[in-house]
Amino acid sequence: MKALSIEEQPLPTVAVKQPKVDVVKEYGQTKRKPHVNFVVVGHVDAGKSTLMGRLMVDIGAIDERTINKYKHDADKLGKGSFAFAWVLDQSEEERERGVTIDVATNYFESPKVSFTILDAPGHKDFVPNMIAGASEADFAVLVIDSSPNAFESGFNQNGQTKEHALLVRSLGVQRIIVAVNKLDNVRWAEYRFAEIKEQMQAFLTSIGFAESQASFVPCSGLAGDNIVRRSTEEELLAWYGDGPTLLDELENLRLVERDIKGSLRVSVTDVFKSSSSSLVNVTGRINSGNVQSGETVVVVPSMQTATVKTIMVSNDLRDWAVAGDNVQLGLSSIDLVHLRAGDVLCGLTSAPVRRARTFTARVILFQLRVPIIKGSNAIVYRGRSSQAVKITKLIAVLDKASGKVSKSKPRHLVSGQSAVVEIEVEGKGCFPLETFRESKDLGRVVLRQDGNTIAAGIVEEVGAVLNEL
Ligand SMILES: Nc1nc2c(ncn2[C@@H]2O[C@H](COP(=O)(O)OP(=O)(O)OP(=O)(O)O)[C@@H](O)[C@H]2O)c(=O)[nH]1
Repeated sequence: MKALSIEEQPLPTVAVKQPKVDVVKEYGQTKRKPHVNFVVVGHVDAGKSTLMGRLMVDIGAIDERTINKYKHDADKLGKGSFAFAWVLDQSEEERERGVTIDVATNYFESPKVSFTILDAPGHKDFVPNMIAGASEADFAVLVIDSSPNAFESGFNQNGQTKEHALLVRSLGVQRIIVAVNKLDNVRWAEYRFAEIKEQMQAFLTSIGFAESQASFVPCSGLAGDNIVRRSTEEELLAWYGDGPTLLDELENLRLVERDIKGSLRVSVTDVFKSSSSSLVNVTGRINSGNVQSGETVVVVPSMQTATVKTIMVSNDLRDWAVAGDNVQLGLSSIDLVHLRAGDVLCGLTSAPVRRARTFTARVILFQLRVPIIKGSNAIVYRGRSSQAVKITKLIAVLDKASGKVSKSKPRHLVSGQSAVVEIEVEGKGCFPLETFRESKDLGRVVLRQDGNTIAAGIVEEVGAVLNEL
């Protein structure tokens, strides 16, 4: 039988026997460590990969032998200083080019918390990957190169420091740790740390990070000072004393409350078939609700159902998992073609996430080359899904301070404005979307045009959805 296209798929009305573990109760009785995801952002070459590689090594998530092998391989290629970055930059292409391409995920635990690092690339072309990483993050580590002129070139108009900070804030990240890195290059000078902190703090406050939600750590990823191990450098100790290390700051975060009783939503980050079984594997993050093995889920937008056969959380096989967990689910009764990164898996006990064709969003406009007018084209990103769209209505310009309408139906929108716009997906496309009120994870979007990020914001209304058309 010919498979139905997405447009033809009806909503599922399958009557299935669902398993009945009381996951919420069981979760309450376990003593699992809280789990958080964080994204690592910053200008190209700020030292993101080196810093995170160092963190993983010093915390013991990677053994000495592995890092010695990386050092040896890196030395052979004449790139000795890249050894720590190689812990994260795994693909051959990344190693040869010395840059990070995809979002690398790495897992480690401290005595109090377990973490997943999303290491986002700093190059301009790779912003979509960064968006994907940031949309799964609970908080961000912004890495800054404090070497002479390096902070300034990352902070200016063409640098990525501001764009990344603005993006992560727009994607809902409320807490940021600024790693003032490579301070070994300026002999741990207090004035350098202070001037970077002052400028960054002012900028972060202006884009909506509360002062109490931003912290600053003077460090060197390469030398390993103030990452896990407290620095012993005299010049630094003289003014920083036993101030917190990066790991101290990571552990001190107030954890994000997750709705483990709500409707099941799993944002799919990757899909693959394993050679050893007939299951289709998906990796992703549970945004809300919980899932247990034996349960039937529905894939949006293909609206195909599948049975959850296996659940892996941090390499352990589990009977269930809850919101906040990064999972690998082994699915049966579904073909690989009905799943892709960016999809959302939902439960059958409540309505699935909608398949949006149009929506209105409240956005902040970034640096625009040309004003936005009715009919402007763009690409919208939500997590890992992206769609070609048209901006069909300019509804209002908002006053940035009060959020009130300062002008209705403007003829065009310019850089820096805050506005409400209506957006329509091009062609016959649709994508899983919720309003921000319904889901902080699935209700945030980023708009790009010709490789530049032009706007980011929150979804206010989901208009036409596929089944209503
Ligand atoms: N002096 C000094 N050099 C560093 C430090 N951290 C990184 N570096 C060097 O800076 C260069 C870039 O480091 P990476 O870790 O690859 O930077 P990145 O931000 O991950 O780079 P992209 O992923 O390409 O954006 C390498 O030569 C590192 O050895 C540091 O703390 N001190």
